[in-house]
Amino acid sequence: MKLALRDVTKRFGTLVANDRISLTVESGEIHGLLGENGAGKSTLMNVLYGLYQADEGEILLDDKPVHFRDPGDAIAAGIGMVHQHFMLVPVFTVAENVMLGHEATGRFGILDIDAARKRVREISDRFGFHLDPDALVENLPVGIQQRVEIVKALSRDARVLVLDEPTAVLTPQETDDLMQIMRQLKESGTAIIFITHKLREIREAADRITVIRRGAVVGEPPPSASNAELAAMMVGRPVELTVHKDPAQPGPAALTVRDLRVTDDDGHVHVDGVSFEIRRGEVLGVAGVQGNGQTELTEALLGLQAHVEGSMVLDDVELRGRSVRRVLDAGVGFIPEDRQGEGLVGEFSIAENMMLNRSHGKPFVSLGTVQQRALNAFAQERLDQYDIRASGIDQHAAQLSGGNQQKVIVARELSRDLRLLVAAQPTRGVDVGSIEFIHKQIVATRDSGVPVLLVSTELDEIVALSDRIMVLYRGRVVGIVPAGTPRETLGLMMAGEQPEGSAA
Ligand SMILES: Nc1ncnc2c1ncn2[C@@H]1O[C@H](COP(=O)(O)OP(=O)(O)OP(=O)(O)O)[C@@H](O)[C@H]1O
Repeated sequence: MKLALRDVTKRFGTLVANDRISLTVESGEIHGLLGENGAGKSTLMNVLYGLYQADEGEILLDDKPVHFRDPGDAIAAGIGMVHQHFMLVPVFTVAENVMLGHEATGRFGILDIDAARKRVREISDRFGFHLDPDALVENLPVGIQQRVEIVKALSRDARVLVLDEPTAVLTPQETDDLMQIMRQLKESGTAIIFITHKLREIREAADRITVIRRGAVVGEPPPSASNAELAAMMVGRPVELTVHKDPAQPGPAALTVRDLRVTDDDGHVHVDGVSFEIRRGEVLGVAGVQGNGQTELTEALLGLQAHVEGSMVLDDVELRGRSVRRVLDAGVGFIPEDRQGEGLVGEFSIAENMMLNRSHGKPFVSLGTVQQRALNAFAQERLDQYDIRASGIDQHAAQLSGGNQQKVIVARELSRDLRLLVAAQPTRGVDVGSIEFIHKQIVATRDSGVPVLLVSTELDEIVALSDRIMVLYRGRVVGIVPAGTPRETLGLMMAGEQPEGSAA
């Protein structure tokens, strides 16, 4: 099977999101799609999947033009899509989720649960997915949920599989597993379109690469191209891939956390006796495999967790027991890992989102009225500075590409007067050019004397930005080690091994 997109153009009002894009992918091939935030990758895939109608251009399957009115048509023609935000129903089992939607496509393959179970087992065995058809989706780790999405697509005989930033939410181990799965799918004849911002992954997996910038194809580099070459082609200028920073000049301790314990409603302990301090002008990186208490730790600091014991003192102010509002008012900046849930209001404009998290909307609200001019000027400045690709400051946040949404949050939080910055996965889904910029801003925040708690599952990011590194494992501190600690040591610590001579 051969899929060709030919001269596809898609406009949103005056914005040309896809400008005569052509791309082909054949059976047994992985085609990497690279492009900066807002370049038009997801839009193109949504056209392919029948979610959007192209304004011009055509889609050809085995050289025959096809027309997809909706995803049902695309699925029936053998196109499968794994979205970054999974479309699974958490309270259903794996088999129930795989069955769901089959009725909509008019196929009669799996309309009873036993057939669905059987199909899950078949596909799972064939590709070594180790999926239990009867497991509840909500109990599965993210990497396994993604496999359910892949099985769902394969169960509908997908021959072209689109993976839109599949590794953004995966641990390094899960990423390796996914790469392996992609290779097996490729060998079995599936055609794969693979979108990622991680250049290493593209170079490792892709047989061919297409780079798009501002909606148009700018090149088809070979997978042997270097990271620097790919980055420059994506962004249109050379990109510094390493962070330059001076050694920290830490001041006195600003945040002191003692014996922090966080439990959920069911009594499970997620953070178990964690103690640390962060000095002014210092970045404390929190390393660990996702799910070892990092999320709960940051949420506890922000007042987003209900059952918290211990103390968290910021500049003599106890944060425990404070509402989120009062924590923000105390000068805590927060870049949450869940940007859509906690970072933005989708129906608000970019400018309105820029006003959030400020104490009484200051300085953009006075006497209960929004100072629209000042707000607009501020939002426009941030748009330019952070290179946020949008039609303007009035565009709704929900209409922004994922990476640009992330940039709005980072721009807003780093523009407030901060006494502490809590940054969780600050560059998730962000392109290499913007990572360079955000990293510089985090270092500048540190250098202005603000303590920074940086949580990231990207060890590269932790190593690049941190002055000290705290490793969490099963909710406990394995050790707090200096920057420059070898990665192998960090890796062992992330698996729970105590380093020699570490001090908390
Ligand atoms: N429904 C929509 N209405 C208006 N504009 C939209 C809509 N969907 C996308 N856009 C715009 O189209 C452009 C391309 O967005 P798209 O999501 O395709 O980018 P992307 O390459 O996938 O970016 P990222 O790497 O950040 O995910 C962006 O400027 C975005 O704001």
